[in-house]
Amino acid sequence: MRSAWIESYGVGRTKKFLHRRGNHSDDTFHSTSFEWQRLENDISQERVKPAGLLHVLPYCGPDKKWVFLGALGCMLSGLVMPIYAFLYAEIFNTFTLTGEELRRSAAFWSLMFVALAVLGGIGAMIRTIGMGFAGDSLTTRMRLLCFKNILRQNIAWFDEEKHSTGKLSTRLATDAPMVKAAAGHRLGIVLAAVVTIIGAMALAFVFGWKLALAISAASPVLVIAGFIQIKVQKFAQQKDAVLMEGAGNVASQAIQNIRTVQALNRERTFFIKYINQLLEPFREAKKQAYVYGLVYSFSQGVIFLIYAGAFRLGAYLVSIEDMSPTNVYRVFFAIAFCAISVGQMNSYISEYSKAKLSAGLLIGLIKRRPEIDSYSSYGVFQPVKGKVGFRDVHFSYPQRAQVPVLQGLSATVSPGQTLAVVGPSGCGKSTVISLIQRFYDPLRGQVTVDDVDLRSYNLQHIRRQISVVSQEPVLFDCSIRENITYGLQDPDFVPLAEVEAAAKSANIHDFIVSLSQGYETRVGDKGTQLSGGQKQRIAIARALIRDPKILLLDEATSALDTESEKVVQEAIEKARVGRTCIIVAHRLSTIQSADCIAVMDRGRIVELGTHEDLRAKKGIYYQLTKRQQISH
Ligand SMILES: Nc1ncnc2c1ncn2[C@@H]1O[C@H](COP(=O)(O)OP(=O)(O)OP(=O)(O)O)[C@@H](O)[C@H]1O
Repeated sequence: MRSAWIESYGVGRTKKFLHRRGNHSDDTFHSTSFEWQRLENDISQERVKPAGLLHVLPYCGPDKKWVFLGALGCMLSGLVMPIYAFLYAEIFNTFTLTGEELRRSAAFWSLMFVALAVLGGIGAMIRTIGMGFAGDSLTTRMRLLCFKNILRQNIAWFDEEKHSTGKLSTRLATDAPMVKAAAGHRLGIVLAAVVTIIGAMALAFVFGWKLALAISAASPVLVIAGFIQIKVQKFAQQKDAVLMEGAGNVASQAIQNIRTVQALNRERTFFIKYINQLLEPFREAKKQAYVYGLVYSFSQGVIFLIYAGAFRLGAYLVSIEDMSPTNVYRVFFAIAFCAISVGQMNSYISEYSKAKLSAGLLIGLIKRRPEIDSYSSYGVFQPVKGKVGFRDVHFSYPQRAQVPVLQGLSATVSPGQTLAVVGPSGCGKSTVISLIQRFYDPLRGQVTVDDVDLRSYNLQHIRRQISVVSQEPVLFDCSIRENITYGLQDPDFVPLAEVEAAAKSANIHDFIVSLSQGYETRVGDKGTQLSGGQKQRIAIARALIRDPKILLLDEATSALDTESEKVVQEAIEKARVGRTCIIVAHRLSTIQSADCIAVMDRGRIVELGTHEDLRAKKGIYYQLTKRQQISH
């Protein structure tokens, strides 16, 4: 079968195949199954509990009044069906009458129907508005709190695979609507259905308890059939999710790397791989169709068998004058409405269980408090001079706890001095920069600023004293001016002269004013409309406008060509003046003028001194300069 598919992947057959697999309900089915799988995986990875209605209710905040209004609407609209069952039976009664009696009775009962219409209309209106508004307010609030709390998490948390960009975006984009799907006016419909079931059962028992009891006694069979139906569906969806994951991986690999795929002419290979991945779920879907057919026909059959039995019993009770025909109608209609309401609830169960998982994940995220908390208002706020110290710092990344990265690193940089950090790739240079920004805390030892442990400072306060320029400058999709003022407290109130001064120090002012829209030019997503050197100089201007006491440069010029490097290097030389600067660099020519150079190896400083001192030592640094053909 597989080779037949592959051979026939010529356009006609493939199109048919994809068309068949890609119809709307199929997509919905697969996305549903993926959701189950994803939610259950995430719940177990995050070690959180599913959260039911009562747990999410507090997130409605002051909008709880809408929930109560909605609940009132549910009560009113839920009662419509049992009352309708009662009235409907009267139609049969009325038509047994004649003449004036018939006219009067018809006029009365039709008035009752009008009253029911008013009750139902008001109930449905209040229910839909109340529950709909409460659902919207709940999910908007949960989404906001979730995003706010994501932003406060420490960097180690983001390093975890389970907190990748994709996963966290899904949490915001999919999980919040999933809660809404089960909490908004859909919940209103189900609560109304519960009221209908209770009301209709009460009606049935009041007007014919024997018949009602007999029908209810058979209803567990229906409940079991419904339960089997849900279990079969869930199992099939999970199986499908596993099978479809392979296809998903192939597709995303190809689309993510489309340039490489097209450049290497690998479109066909990926397409064949994709077909192979789809074959198994395709066969599985066929098997599932048979199982579904059986389960559905079983529950349909059971419903009509119950009615058949009830019909006989009703006739018997009427014949022995135990029940009036009108009451038999009442019980029948009441039970029929119950069955419809149970159906509505059944279809809601799977949505509700998914919403419980989603809500659990969202609440888990909302409640999580990080160890390094950027929203904390505690800690030292004292002004900073800019002395930076490392005292016997040991560190390894939480994700690779067994691999030591810094192993007893000690160094001091006085205020206004420049320390350059060099060493082989992977020795821990960028880690030093991360620790100064307090993205992580050392396992042992201390990182200090002005001889005070970094952990004692208020996090936002200390980060305000530090600016960083890294190898890949990060620009946001807004104007150049906004990009430069991005890290300031009140970016909208910064005078243009200040922005221009920063841009001049960063050697980028002339370029900016040569653009037709000057400082208001938008840089495009991730700064795609600028060259690497231009982006880097804007990043330097952004660092400078904050007037930081400590400037960190992590390979700021290493991604640039020689010409751009020269211009950026000049900008850096100017930027260093009057502040403590720590530079990580591969190209030694860029750090020769540093006050002190630290040579790192395997997480320790092995040589320390000026360029001249270290060359004279004829150690590792000397070897490195020789390799880079620096002869003075
Ligand atoms: N977030 C992280 N999680 C786990 N390990 C990491 C993480 N970041 C870096 N490492 C590891 O820590 C070690 C030191 O990395 P670091 O980036 O500090 O080295 P580096 O000296 O700056 O290297 P390069 O010069 O190549 O940039 C490396 O072995 C690296 O694989």
